Amino acid sequence: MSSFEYRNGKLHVEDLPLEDIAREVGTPFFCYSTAAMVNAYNAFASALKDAGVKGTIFYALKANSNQSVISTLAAAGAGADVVSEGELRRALAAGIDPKKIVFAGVGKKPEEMALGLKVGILQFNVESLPELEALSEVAQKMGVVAPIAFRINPDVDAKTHAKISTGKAENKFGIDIPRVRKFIERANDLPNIAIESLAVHIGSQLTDASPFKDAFERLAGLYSELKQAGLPLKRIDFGGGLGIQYNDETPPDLSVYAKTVSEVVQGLDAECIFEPGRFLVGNAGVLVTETIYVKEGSNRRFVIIDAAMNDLIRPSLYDAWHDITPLQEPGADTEISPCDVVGPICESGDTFARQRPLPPVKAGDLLAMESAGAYGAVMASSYNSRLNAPEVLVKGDKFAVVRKRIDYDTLIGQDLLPEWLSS
Ligand SMILES: Cc1ncc(COP(=O)(O)O)c(C=O)c1O
Ligand SMILES: N[C@@H](CCCC[NH3+])C(=O)O
Repeated sequence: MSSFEYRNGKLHVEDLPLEDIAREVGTPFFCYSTAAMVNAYNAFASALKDAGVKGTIFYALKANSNQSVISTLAAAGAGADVVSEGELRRALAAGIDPKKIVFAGVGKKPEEMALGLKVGILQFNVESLPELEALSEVAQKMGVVAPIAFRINPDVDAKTHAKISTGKAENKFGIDIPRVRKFIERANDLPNIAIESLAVHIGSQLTDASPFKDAFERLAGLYSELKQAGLPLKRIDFGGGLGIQYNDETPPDLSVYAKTVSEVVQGLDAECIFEPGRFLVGNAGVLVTETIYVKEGSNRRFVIIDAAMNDLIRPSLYDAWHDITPLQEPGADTEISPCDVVGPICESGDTFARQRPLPPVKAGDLLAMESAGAYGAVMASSYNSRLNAPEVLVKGDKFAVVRKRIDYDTLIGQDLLPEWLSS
């Protein structure tokens, strides 16, 4: 059963009409379903178990780092994949055991490494020689050993949007396979480094299983080769990337994904780590918005809503599709006509949908922008001095505001005037 569905003509999230939340919180706002996140987590974990894979799920916080979301997934059993000191602090604040945290990213700074070392995270995923050297230096100064994974760039096309592909040689991520031995030699020369793992992540929103297979086979082949050569590897980090359905895509079935993993790890005696982000939260969230005006152009109708590209940038940035669903269920014989759904920001790119077939929409009507749980609120800005869309978490028939809308004084108060302008 979906966590977002019409009941008695009103779109519900779990047992609550979204309209009731809108009345109390005001629009726009993000709304997340606890059940949808927990169900996605359990489905991922069960698929691994059914395929005989011994694996731990390290939720990629970048998809949605609200404390309540992290805590929900942590309670279900998740660790965390973090890419910055901020995310590391968020994971720790949500009570995640440092031994269930991996630190990824091409540009970790020494102070970020120091915090990871201080709390004793599971591993740093290293992507360049200067990063390796910096980590060794920080670890040596602190008198601790840094456990690392080498993030491999397998040179595989993830067949996803170019801006979120990370596994080709021209991408900034990972270490090209022919260069790995050089990294091992250097790591062996450096103090306070322990090579424990190999990692890969070829991109996000993958809707085809074959790039996973290609990348995982290359990774597993390298793992086995290096282990035979005496490297004390114990873990493989398979990254994230599993796509979700936004429109008419058919992402790989979890069982196919898990089977691919189980086949490649056969006989390797490796613990497995997975870093799903979008899969766990993407379809667990919506962005609720109110129609401000309906504007008739000479060749199209514009539905102008109170959410904008600053709230959900995916359509502007990636031409991404998000289903747009009225909170009030349209009748079966309602006439559908195409509209452009746009926000109030002064850019033509502030468009959520072009010529989207929609039932009649009038000012005041509430709409849900679906699949907004991942890479929504976390990518928001205050462009055009707009207030943030608050975030709400629902559990059954309860809801709570889990990030409030700031007020204008707070927004403007973030700026400071130099003394020569303040008198
Ligand atoms: C290293 C790493 N792990 C995990 C993820 C999570 O990806 P996704 O949300 O597609 O599962 C990302 C983002 O693409 C990433 O860069
Ligand atoms: N921001 C992207 C995903 C990026 C994944 C980052 N590793 C999106 O909204 O689809």
